[in-house]
Amino acid sequence: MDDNRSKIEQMRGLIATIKQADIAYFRDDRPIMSDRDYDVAVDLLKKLEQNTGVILSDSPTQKVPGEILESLTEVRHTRPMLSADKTKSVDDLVRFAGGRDVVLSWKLDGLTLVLRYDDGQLQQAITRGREGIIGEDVTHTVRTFLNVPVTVPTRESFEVRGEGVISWENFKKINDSLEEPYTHPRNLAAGSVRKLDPAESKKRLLEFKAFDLVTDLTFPTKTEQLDFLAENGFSVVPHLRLAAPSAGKVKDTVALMNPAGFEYPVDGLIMEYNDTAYGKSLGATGHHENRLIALKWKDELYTTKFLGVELATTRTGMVSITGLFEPVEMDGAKVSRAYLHNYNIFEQFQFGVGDTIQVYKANMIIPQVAENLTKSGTYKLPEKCPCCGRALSIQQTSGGTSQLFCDNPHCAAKLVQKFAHFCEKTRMNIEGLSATTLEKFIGHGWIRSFGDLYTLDRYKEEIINTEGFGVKSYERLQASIDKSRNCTLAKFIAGLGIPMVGRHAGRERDKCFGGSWEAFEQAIKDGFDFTSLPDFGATMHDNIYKWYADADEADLWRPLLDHITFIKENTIMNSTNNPFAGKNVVATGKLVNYTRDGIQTRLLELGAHPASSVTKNTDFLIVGEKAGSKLAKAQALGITTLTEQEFEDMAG
Ligand SMILES: NC(=O)c1ccc[n+]([C@@H]2O[C@H](COP(=O)([O-])OP(=O)(O)OC[C@H]3O[C@@H](n4cnc5c(N)ncnc54)[C@H](O)[C@@H]3O)[C@@H](O)[C@H]2O)c1
Ligand SMILES: [Zn+2]
Repeated sequence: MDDNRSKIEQMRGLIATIKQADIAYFRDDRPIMSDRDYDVAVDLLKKLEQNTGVILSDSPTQKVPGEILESLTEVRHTRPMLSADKTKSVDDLVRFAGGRDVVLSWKLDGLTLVLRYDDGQLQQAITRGREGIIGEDVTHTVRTFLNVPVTVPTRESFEVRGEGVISWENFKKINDSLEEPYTHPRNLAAGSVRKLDPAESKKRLLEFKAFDLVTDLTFPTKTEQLDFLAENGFSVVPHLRLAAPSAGKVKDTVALMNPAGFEYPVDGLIMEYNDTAYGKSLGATGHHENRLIALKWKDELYTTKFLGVELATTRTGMVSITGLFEPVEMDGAKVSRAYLHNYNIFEQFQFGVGDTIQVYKANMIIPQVAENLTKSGTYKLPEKCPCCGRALSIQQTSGGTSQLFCDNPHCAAKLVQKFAHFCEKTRMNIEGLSATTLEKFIGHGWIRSFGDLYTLDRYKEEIINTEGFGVKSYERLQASIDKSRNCTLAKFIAGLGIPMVGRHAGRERDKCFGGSWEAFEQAIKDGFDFTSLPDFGATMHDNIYKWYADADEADLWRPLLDHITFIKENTIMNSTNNPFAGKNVVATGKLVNYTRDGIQTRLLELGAHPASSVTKNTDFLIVGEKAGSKLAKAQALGITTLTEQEFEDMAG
């Protein structure tokens, strides 16, 4: 009996831990433990309950987990919105199917929602909420989703259940720009749906994937039910019907549904009986309905050795921590790094270099550290910002976790936008450095000034090993960087990001100073009056002087001068590569960068023959805003039309 008592004590401890994790995960969208650790705790609790024969009233095994936000209105579900029974064994799916027709679908990893329609109109949308009984009203944000039908052809009332999700692609795009990035699209989706301001949630590019219908309208099969939803404009979870599948068929299909290639985050598969009446006859527990079962992927553990961490400063000053380990082969790919989501998680592992650790791919996609078997606790985190070298601090975030931060307001990591502007196509035209890539490179301290862009080869190995990079993309990047070493004064100045001083202004100066940087800089030193140039205002003039006097700015651009060779605009224009030389070119409509005379001059400089009307001898038509009959004529004659941007790109 004593033994039972200590087990019950252990159960109480587990219930408290799970409850705390539920609040962090469901209410705050900021998990404090991995799903794997959470599932281990729940499984252990279930085992102890079986073992002792005791189930406590507040046990999470007995109800649907969930928390609700006080700021949202509570709504009672018409029917309890339950969870799913889970297994990690495909054999259980084979047994579940038991020779019946089943439907296998992705178990989408987002926020479960119930949408009610009356008289063909979307009336209300609510979350699964507390115990699947009280949901939160989120109609205001669900209306901002990318794909929710607000009007449907069916007049009878019905409720549709589905998941609010964010695709991997959109997650990467949005998450990078957030002050405190989320660890997984699921948390971003849940946080975004439950925002009070619909304008905010609209930016999160949420999508609704329908997987169930709750209504008096009955369909004999699940597939007919899903077809009904599709016909009413819903995008339905991708699914497959398996007709009385053999064990082999179930196993093959499960193997085929590999989440690595799927565009939305998923955390398993759902198998449901196709015969809806049969499914219903099986009833439900307080936790799940028996008509379906969820397969969660087994986390295959791999043993390796901890080597250290890599820090990277982000544009908000937060410093991300990635654990590095001896490469291990997982699902045919070599993995040697796993993101450690915050400082607390790093601390918990008590790493030491050479410690034996176990790693896995969560839901077969995201590499994670599961455990440190050695726990030597000897590893010391670097104390300085990898980007600027300033001492780092540990700060509590609004989500309640701790993170490393660089407090230096001049830390280059905060200047991602500036570097992205410099690399843009119409400026230095360096391909392969998106804002996200730049953020990574800058965060590691590989780029601190514009000049460092031209010595990236110092980090060749590191870049090739960066996620999303490889030898090929590195070589492409270097080629593009090398090409940009020869550039015109106009593009160069446009790239520096002096407020209001863009390409057109740059070109005027290019002409004035003969394309020479020395002449331009000397002019500033001599107090040259830039307003004497055409279209050059007093503010632009002042901005140039302010920019030139700013020491922080100078630290960024001065190193560049060692790497750039200035070429005269005319030398490139008349190069044999110029596709306009000798061609008949017409411009029509309003152009952004040129006046009517301006474009004629530019075409002449390019060696083209500017013409005013379109004939069958015209080679190119440059099309500006509000183009009229000339465009129609060119199209009729099959003449190549170019936007102003395309014209610029081709002209070089
Ligand atoms: N990391 C943490 O701290 C933490 C805390 C709490 C919960 N969790 C995670 O959440 C899980 C528990 O949540 P749960 O019990 O709600 O289970 P669940 O959310 O994993 O699964 C049940 C839900 O799946 C949804 N679903 C998605 N696609 C579906 C489809 N195609 N067909 C039918 N239903 C579909 C349903 O809405 C259903 O409510 C845990 O296993 C754990 O992974 C993690
Ligand atoms: Zn810094």
